[in-house]
Amino acid sequence: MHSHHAASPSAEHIRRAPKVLLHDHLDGGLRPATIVELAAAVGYGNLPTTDPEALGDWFREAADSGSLERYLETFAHTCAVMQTREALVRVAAECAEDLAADGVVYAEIRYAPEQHLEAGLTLDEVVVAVNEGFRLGERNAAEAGHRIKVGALLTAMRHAARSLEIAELANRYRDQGVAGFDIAGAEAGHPPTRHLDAFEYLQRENFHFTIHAGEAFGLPSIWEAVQWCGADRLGHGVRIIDDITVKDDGTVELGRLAAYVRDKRIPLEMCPTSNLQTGAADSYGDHPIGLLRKLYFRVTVNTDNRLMSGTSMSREFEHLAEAFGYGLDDMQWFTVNAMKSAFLPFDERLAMINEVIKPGYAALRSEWLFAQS
Ligand SMILES: O=c1[nH]cnc2c1ncn2[C@H]1C[C@H](O)[C@@H](CO)O1
Ligand SMILES: [Zn+2]
Repeated sequence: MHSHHAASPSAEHIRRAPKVLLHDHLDGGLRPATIVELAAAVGYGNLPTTDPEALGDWFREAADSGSLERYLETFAHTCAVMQTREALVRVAAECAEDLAADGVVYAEIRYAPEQHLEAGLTLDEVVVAVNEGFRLGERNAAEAGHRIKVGALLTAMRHAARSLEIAELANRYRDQGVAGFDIAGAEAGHPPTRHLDAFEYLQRENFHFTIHAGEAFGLPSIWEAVQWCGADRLGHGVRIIDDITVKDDGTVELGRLAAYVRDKRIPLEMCPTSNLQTGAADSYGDHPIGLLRKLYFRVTVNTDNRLMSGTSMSREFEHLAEAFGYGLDDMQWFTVNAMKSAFLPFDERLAMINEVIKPGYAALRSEWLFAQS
């Protein structure tokens, strides 16, 4: 029925298309200029440079290391300036505003409350401040003509031992802006089952969680996240490709785990640029997202860390459109996948799909149709 897949969408179309973001770290998305200002305000003197543009370049280059462990070192600087209530409100508000300006209509933003206690805030105060910032950012964005809805995901650091406490914190704020729970940090040596008590607690509470798995470590991590921990979604999950065989004649064979992940429609929060930086993939064209999309896994497109990866939702889609020839129909498919996978009540997801996402793409497509005549 649709016959407009011939040309790639323009950067402008990509930016204006409604997008849904499920995997984005609050402490990985600060504006460089904000980092410089906050550092001056709190007397943090360890920034590699105080020139905002050079600082943005520094983060991108430092994160471009080929290893997740080195990638994660850069977060020391962002977390250092996110220790006060004012800083957290501001960073969260700017996050919502920046995403909205990029055409994101729904986002779940994650951060680890335990990393923001150095100046004396309590875990609860951190959550309240970030939520306040998101509400402020939503209002500012709406005034600027961009509507966005933002939920928080509370992350526990997988090398630490506070996951049950953070899971309880997330559950406590589930009706006040917190959409779910996550674990992040260095994957090798810190398997998801280390935090089984936190995941079992959340399951008993009928709450939602995603797990970073299959990024820097392979199938066992994904298997544990899904079959031991009961993850609703997988953060990255790129290594699921290791359980998929493409034979010489082009036929594809799924192993038991890959088949399970696809059959159960377990969402994969894929972050292509981040994966190139940490060495999980070699190029956009080689990124497993191409094959996984073809095989109809529940794939979603995400930014991970806009600062460290120098990216945005629009840029991720631009790279993918270039590498795989995706058009607006593909973008809509990824976006509907993401909305279906959001930690939001079913009726609200459905309304977002039917009242915001599909009409948004339809409007862009019809525009394109007339522009071509
Ligand atoms: O892609 C990632 N994999 C594992 N951990 C990550 C990734 N991106 C950010 N983090 C860590 C560093 C942050 O300080 C923390 C909470 O957002 O999560
Ligand atoms: Zn991540």
